[in-house]
Formats: sequence, C-alpha cells, structure tokens
Amino acid sequence: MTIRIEELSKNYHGVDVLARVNLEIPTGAVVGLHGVNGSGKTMLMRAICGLIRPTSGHVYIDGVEVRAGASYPKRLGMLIEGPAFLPGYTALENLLLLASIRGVVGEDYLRGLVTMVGLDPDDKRKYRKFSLGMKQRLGIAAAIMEEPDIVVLDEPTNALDTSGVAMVKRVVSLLRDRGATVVLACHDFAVLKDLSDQIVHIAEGKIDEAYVFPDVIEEGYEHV
Ligand SMILES: Nc1ncnc2c1ncn2[C@@H]1O[C@H](COP(=O)(O)OP(=O)(O)OP(=O)(O)O)[C@@H](O)[C@H]1O
Repeated sequence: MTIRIEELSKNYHGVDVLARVNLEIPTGAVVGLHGVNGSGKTMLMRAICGLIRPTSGHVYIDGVEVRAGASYPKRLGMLIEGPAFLPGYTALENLLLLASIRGVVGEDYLRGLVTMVGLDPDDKRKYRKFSLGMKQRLGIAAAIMEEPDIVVLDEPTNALDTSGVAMVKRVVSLLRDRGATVVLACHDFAVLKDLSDQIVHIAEGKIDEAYVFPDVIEEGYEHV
C-alpha cells in the first residue's frame, strides 16, 4: 500500500511540530525516519496511523484519506509509544485477547509469533512483571500479528539487547519479503541504514532532505 503525505502540518500552541511535509512512500518500501529528539518523527508516524488530526494537509493510504476519529487505515500495524497491554495477562494471553477482537489469527500462529520475537509462549509471567525489553518484544509482536500491509515502528530497537536488534532486523526483512510498506524511526543509525531502502531526514518538523539514500548519507548525519 502506498502512503502519500501532502502539505501536512501540525501546530501546537503556535509551534509547527510538522511543517508542510510532503512525502510519497511506494508500496513495499522500507523508509527510515532520521532526526534529533523532538524533530517530529513520532508526530509524522502518528499522523500516518490516524492518531492525530493534522492542522492542515492530508495523509492518503492507497488514495483513501486517513482521518483521525473517522477513517483509520485498516491493514496497518503500529508500535508507537508503549502499546497498551493488560498487566495481569501473560504475553500469549495479551495477544490472544487482541486477536480475539478481530478473530483473524489462531493460537498456534500466535505461539509461533511470541517465539519469533524471543518470548516464551508458555512463560506464566504476567505483563506487569516484564522487563522493558520484553515489553518491547511483545509490542513488536502485536504490531505485526495481523500481517498488516503497512507497519509503523517507532524506535523498535529501544530497550532491546543484541538478540532483540537481530530479531527486529529479521522482522523487517520478513515484512519486506511480504511486500509490506514499512516506516520506522531508529536512533541507531547503523540499524536504520541497514534496514531502510530510503532514509528521510526530519528537522524541526520539516523534511530536510527527502529520500536520502543510505549510500549518500553525509557524515554529519551519522551523529544525530
Ligand atoms: N501533545 C503535544 N502537545 C504539544 N507539543 C507536542 C505534543 N506532542 C509532541 N509535541 C512536540 O512535537 C515535537 C515533535 O515531537 P515528536 O515526538 O514527533 O519528536 P521525535 O522526532 O519523535 O522525537 P524523539 O526522537 O525524541 O522520539 C516536539 O517538540 C514535541 O515537544
């Protein structure tokens, strides 16, 4: 599915946190968002997911406008700022509950998914006892569990150990093989460069240099 962002602005108290962003992400592309803390990466991802109402401008997914509160992208999975899980449920129970809402995936599949993200489907520990990395792994599982066509991942490697980073790479590569469109933000530039077909640099809510290809990234950007 293609994502088209047209003249998108979001203003809070007179400050443009997104300022006339234009971006076209073709089907199957993996686009990395790069920028300092507070540059607008999360805000842009929230707009793509229909979680915020833009002050002006539009987001279209396959030509259909995303409108917060009215029209959400259907085949979209996201990991944005601590997804809500039930503290008294295990990893598997949480995913089973989410899946039951739509009823599209079964327990066997979810057990495999929990294993794939490096958790144990038979682990009886409740979510409230999870470490940060375990929570992050479960968040990734929830984002991809319904085999979405668009996946938005905000800092997927946060709190993850080396095996977790390797898992994120495997997940993105699986999504790529499936032809999903992926938007991700990651402060680890080496990881971002490794995973992305295209890197978009954002500064103060503006796309500073769209479609910066990994092989032409300037030295200066490496340290953001
Ligand atoms: N609800 C809000 N009200 C007002 N300003 C906000 C709100 N949410 C975010 N902002 C501001 O929007 C700007 C962009 O924030 P955003 O979270 O998109 O940055 P980011 O690039 O994702 O940063 P990070 O790398 O730290 O995750 C920041 O200046 C932030 O303070």
